[in-house]
Amino acid sequence: MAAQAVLRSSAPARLLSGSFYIRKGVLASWQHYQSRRPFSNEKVLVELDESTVMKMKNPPVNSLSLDVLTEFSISLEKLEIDRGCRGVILTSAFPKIFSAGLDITEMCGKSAEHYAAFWRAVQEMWLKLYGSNMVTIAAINGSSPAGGCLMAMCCDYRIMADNPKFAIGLNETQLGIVAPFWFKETMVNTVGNRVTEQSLQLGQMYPAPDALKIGLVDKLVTEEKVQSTAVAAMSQWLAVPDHARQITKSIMRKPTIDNLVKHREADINNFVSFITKDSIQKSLQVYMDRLKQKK
Ligand SMILES: CC/C=C\C/C=C\CCCC/C=C/C(=O)SCCNC(=O)CCNC(=O)[C@H](O)C(C)(C)COP(=O)(O)OP(=O)(O)OC[C@H]1O[C@@H](n2cnc3c(N)ncnc32)[C@H](O)[C@@H]1OP(=O)(O)O
Repeated sequence: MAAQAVLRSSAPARLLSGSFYIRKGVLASWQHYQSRRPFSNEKVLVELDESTVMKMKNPPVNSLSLDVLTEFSISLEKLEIDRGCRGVILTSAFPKIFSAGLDITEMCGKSAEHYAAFWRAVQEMWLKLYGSNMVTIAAINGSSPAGGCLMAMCCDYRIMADNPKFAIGLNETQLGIVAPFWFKETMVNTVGNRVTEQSLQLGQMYPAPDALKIGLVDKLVTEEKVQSTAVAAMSQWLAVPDHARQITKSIMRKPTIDNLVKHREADINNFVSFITKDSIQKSLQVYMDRLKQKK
């Protein structure tokens, strides 16, 4: 909902807060200084160098646990209200893995209350990232299945490491689960209906070169150059006047965001009733066991 409000009122709010900033002088400068300090969270690092970079750091594979999702949403919200921050690069602190997607252990053997809280946090992350006023660039430095792919698709531009061993996609059906409608809509908005229909049914993971071919990512560069390319792309995006870019982004994304906001509670109920089914719990367990056995 916050993201929706930000999208709706973005440009005027920023302009208004700009004049407040000038009037309030010293206080605003102090607040600005405070907000520009790097924040040191446990699992989501925010670095404020040449560009603002959010680095996921949840070993070993950046799975998106309830903690990570909560920390991510709080960090993004802080940047969103920071007038000095117009863009953010999202990446991983680990080579070879961007994010393994939702933490499967959060969806196994827990209470209905836990599943509801977890799903709300997934929705919140999506609302904030997909609805962000900032320029968002994904620097995908490794594999990125399911929820990891969703995060990348939420960004305005995606740069991926050019290595066929790294794959990205919404592979939910391979786990015996179903990507919800707003995952699907995010993918349709990224690569179109036909590719999404096929990808979702097959639970297809695309090696980086194939991801480029279908438009799931925008550019491939060597692993070492992923972050510097993201910084260069950021300056290009930031050269466009904020208000025009933000309103355009809102026009493109608002219907998709509104759809989840409208059906948010029903979506949580759907998730809880789906994930608590014995057959689904079994599928997830089998998948986890297989992951562990592959070593
Ligand atoms: C009608 C519909 C209504 C409502 C909706 C209902 C349904 C639910 C929708 C849910 C949407 C779900 C989205 C998701 O994101 S599900 C998660 C999907 N993710 C994956 O499939 C990724 C699985 N992992 C991998 O493929 C590999 O681990 C990876 C990322 C390529 C890395 O490979 P590698 O470096 O070799 O590392 P390991 O495989 O050895 O893994 C190390 C360690 O991490 C554990 N692990 C991996 N991924 C996850 C994960 N996603 N969650 C939790 N844990 C994970 C793995 O088991 C290993 O653990 P160990 O203890 O053995 O060290």
